[in-house]
Amino acid sequence: MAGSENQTFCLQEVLDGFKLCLSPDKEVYMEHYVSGWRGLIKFLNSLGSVFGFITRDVVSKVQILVGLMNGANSSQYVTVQSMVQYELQNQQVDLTMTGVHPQSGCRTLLRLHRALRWLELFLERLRISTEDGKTSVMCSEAYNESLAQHHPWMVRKLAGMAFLVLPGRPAFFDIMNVGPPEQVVAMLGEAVPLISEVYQITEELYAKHNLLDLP
Ligand SMILES: CCCCCCCC/C=C\CCCCCCCC(=O)N[C@@H](COP(=O)(O)O)[C@H](O)/C=C/CCCCCCCCCCCCC
Repeated sequence: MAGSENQTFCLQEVLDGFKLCLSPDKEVYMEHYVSGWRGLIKFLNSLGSVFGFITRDVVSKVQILVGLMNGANSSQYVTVQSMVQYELQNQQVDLTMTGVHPQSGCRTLLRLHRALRWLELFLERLRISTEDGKTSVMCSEAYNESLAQHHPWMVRKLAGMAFLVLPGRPAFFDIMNVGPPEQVVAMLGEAVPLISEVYQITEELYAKHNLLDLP
């Protein structure tokens, strides 16, 4: 993460990342996937230290992926599809137990992929919410429907506590840096289907290769 980058969150940046993610034949470009996540990290940073344990986890996973994308086998990490093919063909993935490859691209991206489902569910709730909607409730409902199933008790408890101090809907909309609420809602209407498509394509790819439960 370069220090000179603009650290202010803007929903448009996330949208752009996920917009550019899909190739014409529906492959998922890792560069843009990671760029969408970099935008989300800025949002997490703006939430402060209570969310630090989440931010650190996302940052470390993005760093692992960037390391692979810039490493000796960089040409294999252009799309999620090429990464899966390369890592499986070259036994670079721990399929049943953590062991030799605890930081494979496939297992690392799977964690972010599951979080993308949370994001989709949360943003859709935010989009259709009323002015007095509670972000903590939206967040925790989306979490319980997605990520929570993959987290142990302690992580679920910590996440639940963090949700309680989330800013309210108006502050959330301000942080998004888009403009008045109607514009935020319109942009969310654009973002949710995009995120959903990237999620579905990745989900089908992982399901096809039996990678959805990587340790
Ligand atoms: C578009 C603007 C508005 C919304 C912006 C939201 C920005 C935040 C985006 C995503 C946040 C969630 C990221 C969660 C990543 C979790 C990855 C994960 O599951 N990691 C666990 C497993 O990893 P390994 O141990 O197997 O390597 C790890 O154990 C978890 C650690 C941290 C706890 C994660 C709690 C997740 C809570 C999800 C809700 C976040 C709420 C953010 C505020 C809106």
